[in-house]
Amino acid sequence: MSATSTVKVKVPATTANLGSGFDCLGAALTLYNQFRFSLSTREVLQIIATGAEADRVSTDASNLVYQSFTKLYEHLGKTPPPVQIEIAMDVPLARGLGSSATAIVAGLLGANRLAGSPLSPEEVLHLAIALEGHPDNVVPALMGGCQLAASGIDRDWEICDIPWDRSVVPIVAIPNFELSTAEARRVLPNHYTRADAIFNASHLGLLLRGLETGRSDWLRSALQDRIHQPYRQALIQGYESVQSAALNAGAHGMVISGAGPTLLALADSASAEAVRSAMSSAWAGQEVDAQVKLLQIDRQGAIVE
Ligand SMILES: Nc1ncnc2c1ncn2[C@@H]1O[C@H](COP(=O)(O)OP(=O)(O)O)[C@@H](O)[C@H]1O
Ligand SMILES: N[C@@H](CCOP(=O)(O)O)C(=O)O
Repeated sequence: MSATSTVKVKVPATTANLGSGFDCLGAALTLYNQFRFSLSTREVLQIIATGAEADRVSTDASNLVYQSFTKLYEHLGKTPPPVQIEIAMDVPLARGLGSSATAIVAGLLGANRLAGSPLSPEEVLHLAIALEGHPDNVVPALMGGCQLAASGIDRDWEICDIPWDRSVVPIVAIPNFELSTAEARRVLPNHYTRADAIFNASHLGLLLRGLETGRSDWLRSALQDRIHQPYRQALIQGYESVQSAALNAGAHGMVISGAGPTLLALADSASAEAVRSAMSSAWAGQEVDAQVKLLQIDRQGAIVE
């Protein structure tokens, strides 16, 4: 049997944090980046990106997909082979929808398959978390669904699949401005009060049951957070107007998706279209161009073929 020379990888966008689950909870969404890795006879690295924001990613060795590709070979103690990488981009960059997670996950999965799959899925997951620095977007990007990650005792990470009731619809409002995760992390404090720690622990527990049952009263309270959102709202023009519009149209609640600036509302199926339209009008009223989409939870995660 001949060795694999081309690998295709499809990776979903993610919405991390979901309010009170800062740096530990995230869900995969039905929006995708696609990648093709081909072993090349040319020594020069070739990266071809297509899609709406393709001109915004680097096509040299600093590209995050290639960096992650080489990291896997380094981990194996091998030299990465010459490769051509094609990237078809649908996940907008630096908007809080896990574009960096798609790049890291694709680079690792592409390299692992081309190397003959020496690493187990768990080893790839650990490498992805180490590269991203937090688990809440790379874990759902790899596994699909809604995932909780907690540091473990018997292994580095305990990963827990969180049931998500199908009546709970994610609506993402994606503005036309970027906010890098690094910048949105810089505004966070290093210390929190005991009251804030208890607030988030209790609301995260409520959130997990709210997502499982679809209960609006639980979700409404549970989507509050005191660890990151109060510090990041000021970085997102129009946050309060879009939030009021979503709530008035019947959303259970609205949070910052990942590190922002995308805003995520959760609503039941009957209200979802009204919430989408209200968020869209609210951002237009703030003179911000935004795309507002009804999505679903991706249940499959990254696919390699
Ligand atoms: N498909 C891609 N190819 C190469 N680099 C990418 C790709 N997607 C994202 N990146 C890198 O990740 C950065 C965005 O990461 P980040 O600030 O964490 O935002 P996000 O919330 O979208 O993950 C981009 O500026 C780019 O450097
Ligand atoms: N917990 C992180 C999540 C960042 O996700 P991204 O999709 O914006 O990269 C944070 O909030 O900083």
